[in-house]
Amino acid sequence: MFCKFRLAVIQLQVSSVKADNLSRARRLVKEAAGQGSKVVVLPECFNSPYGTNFFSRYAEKIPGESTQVLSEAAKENQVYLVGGSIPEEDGGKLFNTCTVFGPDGEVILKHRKIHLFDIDIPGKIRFQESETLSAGNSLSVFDTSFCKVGVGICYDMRFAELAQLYSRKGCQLLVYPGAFNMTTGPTHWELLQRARALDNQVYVATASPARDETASYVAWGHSTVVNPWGDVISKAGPEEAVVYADIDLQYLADVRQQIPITSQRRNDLYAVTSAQEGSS
Ligand SMILES: NC(=O)CCC(=O)C(=O)O
Repeated sequence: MFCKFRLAVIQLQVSSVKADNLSRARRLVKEAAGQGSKVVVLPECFNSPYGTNFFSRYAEKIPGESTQVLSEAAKENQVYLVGGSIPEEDGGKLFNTCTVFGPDGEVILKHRKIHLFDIDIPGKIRFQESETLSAGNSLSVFDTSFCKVGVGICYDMRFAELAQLYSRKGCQLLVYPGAFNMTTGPTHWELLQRARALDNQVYVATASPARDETASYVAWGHSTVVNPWGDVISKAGPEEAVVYADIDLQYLADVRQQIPITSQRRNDLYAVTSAQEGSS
């Protein structure tokens, strides 16, 4: 295993034209690889506008058009590509699904969002993914030649238990393609990432679509990378950008040694358990 590698988070400007989203994503993956990135992350719903009225229109089978582009981009650029998410159709149901590709272009993971984004804040925002989407049922971890990575999609980040289980499975990096909004984003987006990072002494990376004030759902943007100390080490503004962070696994080991919460945990008094314990 190598001790350091470069991560890139692509804050893509997503439009209603799928072909444009795909070609833009492909171009920015190439740009990120050109800057030495070995792991590249795209945003939630990177091929489609985010909204319950769009999911069925943009949905694809996997494999399909969008995952073909992701596979080629991973292979051409020799990167691990966390393909944000796309609306997936399978067996008459729709899912919000992230596929991950290795540098050989093969799919190494498929994560279906496990916590659907259903919230209702009167006068501000009501969003009910469950009106059109079904939830996934699996925890999702993949191996790279650098470290193990845990994957969640956006609202999944609110669930501390998931991050804790990923950390217990050996993940040193958690990635969350996400699209927070203008109500929750300003207070919760960065705070949640720093909390997940600090609780578990891991790196956390999020990739949001760039903000589009004309969209029906306005994304907060501000794609971020946080280190195991809880510091923000890279952060985009609202506009399209690629942000880079050097992930230092020796630094992570140092933090864990200095503040050894894992060995100090009182497993005799409390526990977070998974129905999938033992699976990867
Ligand atoms: N796409 C999402 O899951 C949005 C989650 C969100 O905005 C939140 O506040 O949580």
